[in-house]
Amino acid sequence: MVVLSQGATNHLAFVKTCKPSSAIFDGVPVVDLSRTDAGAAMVRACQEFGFFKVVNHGVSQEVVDRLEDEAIGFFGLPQSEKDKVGPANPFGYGNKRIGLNGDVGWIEYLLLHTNSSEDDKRLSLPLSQGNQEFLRCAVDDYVRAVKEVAFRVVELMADGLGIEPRDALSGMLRSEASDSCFRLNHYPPCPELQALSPSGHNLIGFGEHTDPQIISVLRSNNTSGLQICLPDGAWVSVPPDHSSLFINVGDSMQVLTNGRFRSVKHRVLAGHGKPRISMIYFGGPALEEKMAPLPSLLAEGESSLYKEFTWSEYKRSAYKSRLADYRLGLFEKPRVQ
Ligand SMILES: C=C1C[C@]23C[C@@]1(O)CC[C@H]2[C@@]12CC[C@H](O)[C@@](C)(C(=O)O1)[C@H]2[C@@H]3C(=O)O
Ligand SMILES: O=C(O)CCC(=O)C(=O)O
Ligand SMILES: [Fe+2]
Repeated sequence: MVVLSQGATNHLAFVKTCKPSSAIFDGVPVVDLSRTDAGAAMVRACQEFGFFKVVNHGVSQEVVDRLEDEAIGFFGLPQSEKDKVGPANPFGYGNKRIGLNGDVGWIEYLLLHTNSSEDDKRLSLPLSQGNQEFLRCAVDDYVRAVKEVAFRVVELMADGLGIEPRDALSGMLRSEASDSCFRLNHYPPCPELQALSPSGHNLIGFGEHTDPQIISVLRSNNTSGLQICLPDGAWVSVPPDHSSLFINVGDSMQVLTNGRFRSVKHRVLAGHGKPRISMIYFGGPALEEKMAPLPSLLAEGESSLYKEFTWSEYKRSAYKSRLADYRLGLFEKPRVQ
């Protein structure tokens, strides 16, 4: 990995680049939600990759398209307008800076809290101006729909793993207290990079990391860029598919399943080709939720691989870390030789 030379413009000088990886992953597991073996297929995918894509998910194309259009509208606003809802801390509009600990990427984004209470199911979007009301509604509708997919997915995972009760995982996401968030990412093309390196380096759009929550549900337009790290350490490109939803196993799911499911390391390369727009729901537990392997999953004599902690403790620690850090390391029990 190299840093672009000082010859590049200022805003490019601090974004890392990466050699192109030609490996396109044609083995992304596909789970058809309408099939009776969906749970078993998810379990296989989560044990092997921590990643799969879902078809027949039931989210209406109209809801997806409306959010994509509104997102394009928002990111197309003058910089001064977008800056009014930033800088992200961690919520709000962010531009090139990811998190609060020095990570950067070729990206602009809106990070939002999905704040659902009994009376007010609206997101606490930090937006107020006229056209941004439409964005708020589009996000609300999309999040409502994608949450249903997330609930179904974790219920099917519970079935596949033999977890009892079968709503042990979905209950965490359905809870009013669930600490979930939602993110719209925009990776613009980079004409300077294309001139400097027409078919060569990419910019790091979103550096390698795992998601801290239980699961993430990702949808993007038809632009490539997402890569996952396979169990052997190889980075591979995920072919874009704008009509499917991609599921990432997060760190919390790794803990809840005592390591049976592994959180997937992933990243986004950007700068070449068309702009990439992605929308991701991160389903997390309540702040006070104890993060420990689900009892019905543990075999006789099996003990937790992790120390005891709450989601609030994990989240606080995660948000102090850099993107690429191995966040679960601090919470693992020392291995007995
Ligand atoms: C560098 C960071 C950004 C992040 C918080 C963190 O300190 C480490 C985890 C990052 C991540 C990755 C998944 C999600 O995009 C995210 C919202 C999350 O919950 O954890 C981001 C955080 C962020 O962008 O603030
Ligand atoms: O934008 C994407 O496709 C993935 C971004 C991501 O991994 C994240 O926001 O956590
Ligand atoms: Fe992620």
